[in-house]
Amino acid sequence: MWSFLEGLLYDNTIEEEYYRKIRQKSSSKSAVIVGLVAAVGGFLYGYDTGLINDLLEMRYVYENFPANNMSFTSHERALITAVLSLGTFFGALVAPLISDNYGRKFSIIISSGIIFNVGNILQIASTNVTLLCIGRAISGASVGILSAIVPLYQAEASPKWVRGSVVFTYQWAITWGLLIASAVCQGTRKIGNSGSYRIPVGLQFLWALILYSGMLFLPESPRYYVQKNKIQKALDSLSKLRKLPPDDPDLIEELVEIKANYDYELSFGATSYLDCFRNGGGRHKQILRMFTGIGAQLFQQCSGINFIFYYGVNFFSSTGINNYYIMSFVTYLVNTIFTIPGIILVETIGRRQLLLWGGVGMSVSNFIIAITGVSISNNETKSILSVCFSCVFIAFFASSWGGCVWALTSDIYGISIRQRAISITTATNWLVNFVFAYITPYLIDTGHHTAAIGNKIFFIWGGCNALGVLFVYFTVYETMGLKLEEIDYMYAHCKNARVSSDFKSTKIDFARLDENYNAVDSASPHESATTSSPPSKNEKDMSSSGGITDPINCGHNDFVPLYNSKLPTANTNGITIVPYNNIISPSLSSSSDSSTASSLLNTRNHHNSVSSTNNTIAAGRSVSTAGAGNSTTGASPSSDYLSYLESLKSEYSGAPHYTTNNNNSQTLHLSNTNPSTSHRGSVSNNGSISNASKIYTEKDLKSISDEYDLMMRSGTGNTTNNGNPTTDTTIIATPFFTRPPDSSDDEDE
Ligand SMILES: OC[C@H]1O[C@](O)(CO)[C@@H](O)[C@@H]1O
Repeated sequence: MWSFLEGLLYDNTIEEEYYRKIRQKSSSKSAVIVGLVAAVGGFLYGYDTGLINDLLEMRYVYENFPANNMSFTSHERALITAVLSLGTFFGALVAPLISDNYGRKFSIIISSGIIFNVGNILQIASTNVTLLCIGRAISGASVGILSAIVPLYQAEASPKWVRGSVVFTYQWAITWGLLIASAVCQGTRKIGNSGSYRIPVGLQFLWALILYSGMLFLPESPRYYVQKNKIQKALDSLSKLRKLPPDDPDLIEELVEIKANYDYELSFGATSYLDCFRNGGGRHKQILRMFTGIGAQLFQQCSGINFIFYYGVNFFSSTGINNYYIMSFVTYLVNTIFTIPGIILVETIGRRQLLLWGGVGMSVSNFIIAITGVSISNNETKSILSVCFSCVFIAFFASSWGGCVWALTSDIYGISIRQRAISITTATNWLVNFVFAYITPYLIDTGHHTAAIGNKIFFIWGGCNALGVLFVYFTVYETMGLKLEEIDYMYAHCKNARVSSDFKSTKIDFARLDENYNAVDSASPHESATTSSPPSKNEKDMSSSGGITDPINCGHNDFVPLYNSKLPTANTNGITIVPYNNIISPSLSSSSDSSTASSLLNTRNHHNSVSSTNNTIAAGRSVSTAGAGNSTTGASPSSDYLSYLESLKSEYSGAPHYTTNNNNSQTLHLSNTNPSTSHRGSVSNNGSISNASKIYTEKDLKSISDEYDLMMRSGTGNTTNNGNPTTDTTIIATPFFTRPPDSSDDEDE
């Protein structure tokens, strides 16, 4: 009755909406800052690749570097231009070896701080083609590594509503790199000594310095930490990225979902490069996804964009334009300016529409340039039209395919193979880049062993772009507005790419999915998992408010919690995660329990194993309540999870209190008025908590920010060697799972 009256007097949903927006805004701001710093990796890409266009046209360079000391032959030109792409190709391929083992952040720092600088030193020292090529290949390897990691890092660090835009800034940084390289070369090309090329090359030390020093201040990707089973660190990093306190329910919900998704994928066994090309193992339509990523990168490079950026000066001079340096600079400017609409469009009209319409625009403008070349005899008209439509083409490319391809390829792969898959798609970009960089001089130059097709090359680009449009129509699934964890699910449940735009953000109970992303528990099916037609994207959904609130299904099973796996240790901010390790027990009580469990066990028999320490059958996958629903809908966690919580609570003195979060993880609030006394809570090495002198109830903590302040005020949070927290502690008892014992690929502890 009271709630009805309250509802009439006061619409608290408005308030919730208001706070949700404030929180989202602050998370977005933080993601954009992180994204922009990382995007400097794109700047290196653009600057380094752009330099060559101007360097080769510098008098000092073409009088000193070529063998004949007069001008570059087609062969020398092709070699110098293409060798960078070759280095980048191999760099992109080896990126996962560093990134999956040592982290995204470390890889970016090492690549820009060491590898790139070594290559740069060699380029500056060089006075002939050979050393120049070696230097370019080494810095190329660094640019390649960065190109496979930076967009991934940006995507993994961003909330879903700005993810596409953040990754698009990587492309924007590339365009700035190209533009600044061109501007710097304009300024130095008239210097009559080696400064003409050494200054622009040397400036790269500065760009690299900005990147690696900036990265030192950014958090590691929370998804990388989840892969490493460093949940506490993942939480800290997510908290920094989202600017939310570490025990914020939305934050924990996001973390639980990432972990549940990873556990789900990993439950099918360890992965290798080959799994990028295999369907199954929780990676639905994986072959199609690989085809999509590789194809998107291939068509981006076949668009003809680098014909203009690598050979622009050459091309414009051949069309009879006098100020071709200026013209080339204008094309870089158009590229940079028109990337801005793309940053907005990728999160408004979506990836699919952007690629489709962008491709149409690119194709039409290419054909106009080609037809102009063969049908108009007046040279002046011809060159004006060529220049104008080159700019139209660049504008379409910049606002669509340029950045959208990076956003798409960072979106579409599951966490267990994401870095490898992206490295393969990125390597494709570089391989095609290399091929075109190498063959273009032979196609357009006049002279021995060249095709001399001139402007007609735009027929090739136009045709490729038209094919690209068809490719997108049939293969590209819309990923806008979906969390990375939801994308696998969309691939499983959308019949084809054309209907994918109708798929909406969905809360997923990974515990209830078989390897085809279908609900395994037919007795109480997961609502979304059994939805035959995909729900509409327009339906209100916010990750923070829980999206679809499905009933929790875990109440049917008997789970045996393990208290002695990963030990919780309080971290510096006083948060302790106590994982609830679900293991499917062989002793399931009801028949439906047994059938569910046996279906789980049977489905993945090959990776189930027997744990030698506790004699329980450890299913390759574990069962979660993660993301399964919102406690306010009346759902309740598994009874065993509750008994687990009871056991934790019984370790406390005083009445137990805990907060139920959206994901049904529980937050227990412990505090102590005098953290230095022996009454403080301590975490013993079997994971139990004891001696807490006071437990805060939820009511004591009026709001999230009060709660946060309380924790922050309470001390520095030092921990002693035995894991005893010396300050107030918030314990998050969360339904994480034991990792499959046979998955050894990522464990490093
Ligand atoms: O902006 C143009 C630049 O963008 C890229 O296609 C990468 O996305 C580069 O190959 C090209 O030089």
